[in-house]
Amino acid sequence: MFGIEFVPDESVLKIGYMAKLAEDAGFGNIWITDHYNNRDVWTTLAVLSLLTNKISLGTGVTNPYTRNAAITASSIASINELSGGRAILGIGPGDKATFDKMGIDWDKPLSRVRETVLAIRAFLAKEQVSQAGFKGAQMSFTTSKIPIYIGAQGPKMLELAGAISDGVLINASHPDDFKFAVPMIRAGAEKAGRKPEDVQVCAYASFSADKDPAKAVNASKIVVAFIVAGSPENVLERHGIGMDEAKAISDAISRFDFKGAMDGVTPRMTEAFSISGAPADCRARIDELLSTGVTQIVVGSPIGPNKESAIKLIGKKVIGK
Ligand SMILES: C[C@H](OP(=O)(O)OC[C@@H](O)[C@@H](O)[C@@H](O)Cn1c2nc(=O)[nH]c(=O)c-2cc2ccc(O)cc21)C(=O)N[C@@H](CCC(=O)N[C@@H](CCC(=O)O)C(=O)O)C(=O)O
Repeated sequence: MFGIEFVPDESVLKIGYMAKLAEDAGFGNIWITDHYNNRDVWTTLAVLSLLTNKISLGTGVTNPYTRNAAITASSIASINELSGGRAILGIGPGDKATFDKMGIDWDKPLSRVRETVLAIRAFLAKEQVSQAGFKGAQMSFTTSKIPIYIGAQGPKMLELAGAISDGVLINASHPDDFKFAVPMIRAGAEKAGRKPEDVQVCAYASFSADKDPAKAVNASKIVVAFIVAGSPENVLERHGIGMDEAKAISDAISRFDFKGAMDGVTPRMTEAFSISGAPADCRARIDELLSTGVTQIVVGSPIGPNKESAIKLIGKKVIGK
C-alpha cells in the first residue's frame, strides 16, 4: 500500500489538484500534516473529500494539545461522513518546537496521547465520555468505523501504538530504524492481547523520485537537513552520523542559512533519512523496508524535484511495478 503526504504550505485547491493526481496514480492514502502555521488540516481534508472519490484521507498527524478529543472526534467524523467513509485519524504527541512557539506546555505527551485516543474512540462510539477530564460529553451523530493511527518514534510511544492503534506512522526511511521499531510495536500489541498483524506499520519517509537520480537526491537535501537537525543522538549514532556534523547543520538552519545546511548533507545522511533517486533506486529501498515488517510506504516531502511529475512517475514506475 502506498500513501502520500501533503504539507498544506500552499493553497488548499493546489493540494486538492495534487490529491486527485495521486488518486489517479494509484496511491491508497493521503496524509495531511497539522501545524498551526500552515493551512488548517480539517479545511484541507474537507476539500479533498469533495475532489476525490476513493482514496483514504487522513491527518498525518494531528495532536492532543491544540484541539481536545471531542473537537477532534467531531472533525474526523465530519470528514468521514463527507468522504463516504474514507477518513483515517492520524494523531501524535506533536512537535515540541511548535508548542514552544504557541506557549503550550508539552507535558506528559505519552499519557496525553493514550488518554486522547481512548476518549476519541469513546466519542466515535457515541458513548457518554467522563474520562480525560470530560464530564459526560457525548456526540450527537456517528459514522462508520474510523481507523486511528499514531505518529511515533520513541520506544514507549511505539509500544503504546502497538497496544491501542490501528497503525503506526513512523518518520523514518531506513531498514535499521524499522528493525528497531517493529519489535516494539509487536511487543505492545502482544502485551495488550492483540495480534501484531492488526497494526499497520507505515514508513512515513522523506521521498524524492526523478528520472535523473542526482536531481532527485539534490531535491531531498533540505528535508534531510531538517531531519538530521531534529534527530535524537541515538538515531544519529544508529546511522553513523557524528554529532558535530549534525550540529553544523542545525546551526546553519537556525541562522536561516539553508544553502549552508544543504551543503552539510552527506550521502550517508541522504541514505539514512530519505528514499531518493531514480524509480528503481526507490523500489529497491522499498523492498528492503517491506522485508522488515513495514506494510505501507508513505511518500513524504519533497516527493520529487517537481511534485506533479514525480507523482505520475511514482505511480507508473514504483507503485505500478
Ligand atoms: C513524546 C515523544 O514521542 P515520540 O514518539 O518521540 O514523538 C515524536 C513524533 O512522533 C511526534 O513529535 C509527532 O507528533 C511528529 N509528527 C508530527 N507532528 C506534528 O506536530 N505535526 C505533524 O503534522 C506531524 C507529522 C508526523 C508524521 C509522522 C510522524 O511519525 C510524526 C509526525 C517521546 O519523547 N516519547 C518517549 C516517551 C516519553 C515519556 O515517557 N513520556 C512520559 C513521561 C515524560 C514526562 O514526565 O514528561 C509521559 O508522557 O507520560 C518514548 O516514546 O519513549
